[in-house]
Amino acid sequence: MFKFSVRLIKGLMQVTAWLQEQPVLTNLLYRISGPASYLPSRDLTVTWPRAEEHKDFSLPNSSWSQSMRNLYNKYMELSQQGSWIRLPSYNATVTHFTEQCPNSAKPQVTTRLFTRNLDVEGLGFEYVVFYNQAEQRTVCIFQAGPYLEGSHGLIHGGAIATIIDSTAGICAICTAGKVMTANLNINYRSPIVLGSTAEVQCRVDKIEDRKIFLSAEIRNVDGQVLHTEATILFVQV
Ligand SMILES: CCCCCCCCCCCCCC(=O)SCCNC(=O)CCNC(=O)[C@H](O)C(C)(C)COP(=O)(O)OP(=O)(O)OC[C@H]1O[C@@H](n2cnc3c(N)ncnc32)[C@H](O)[C@@H]1OP(=O)(O)O
Repeated sequence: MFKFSVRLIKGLMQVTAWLQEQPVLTNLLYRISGPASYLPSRDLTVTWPRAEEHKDFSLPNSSWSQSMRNLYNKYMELSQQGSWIRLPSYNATVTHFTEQCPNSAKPQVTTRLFTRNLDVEGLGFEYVVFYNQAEQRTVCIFQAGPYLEGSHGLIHGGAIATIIDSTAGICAICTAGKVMTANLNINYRSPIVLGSTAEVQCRVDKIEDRKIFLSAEIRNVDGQVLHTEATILFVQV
């Protein structure tokens, strides 16, 4: 009798766990009683690998296509003439701002910058940003890996929004210091194929008190195809 009861309880627990994973039921539960009962009861285990604080992720790696390298070389040549500078890119946001700090003042880095959160090269965002101070412009050379898929074989619109927000954010930070995105307005004009190289061009249009207005475009490597247009508002904080 005791064994039977134990088996019955175990069985019921398994059925409950299985039911919780069924989309129809979770959807129904969510509608009836809100998110708490919709969430799975099992705890999620999160590990926190330390960020690689000093690796510059904007340097070429073996996943970069030839067209990515060609664009990179073009802007590196322009950098040598003095108009553009290549910005280093770390996988923790805080590292960008504590590079010059003595080690004792550095916080322990356990978080990751969203665009640099994968440990394998080429799967997610591969990019490098150049800044032109005189013209208040940034250019981001961007290759989208297979983990950024939205529609089949194409980049997800959210990934496109992310790379625009980042390119514009860096432009606004370099121009005006600490800022937050207040508004991001995007027109998706033509899809971007996974694995292709694209160029994000961003410029400051005007600054009014604490507000920095920027516009951005994403085009293919030869500039003939317009993929995306955006306007972005950052507010100094
Ligand atoms: C070298 C570089 C290194 C880079 C490191 C890697 C980083 C990568 C970069 C990644 C980058 C990623 C970055 C991210 O992802 S940032 C993450 C996403 N953004 C947020 O979470 C921001 C949330 N919002 C806020 O915190 C506040 O609302 C902010 C700070 C934006 C303004 O609140 P605050 O209390 O401070 O200001 P205020 O309300 O007095 O308004 C001030 C003025 O602004 C106007 N206004 C405000 N909102 C809007 C709006 N939506 N449309 C139009 N206008 C708006 C407002 O009318 C007023 O204008 P006026 O009446 O004075 O004329």
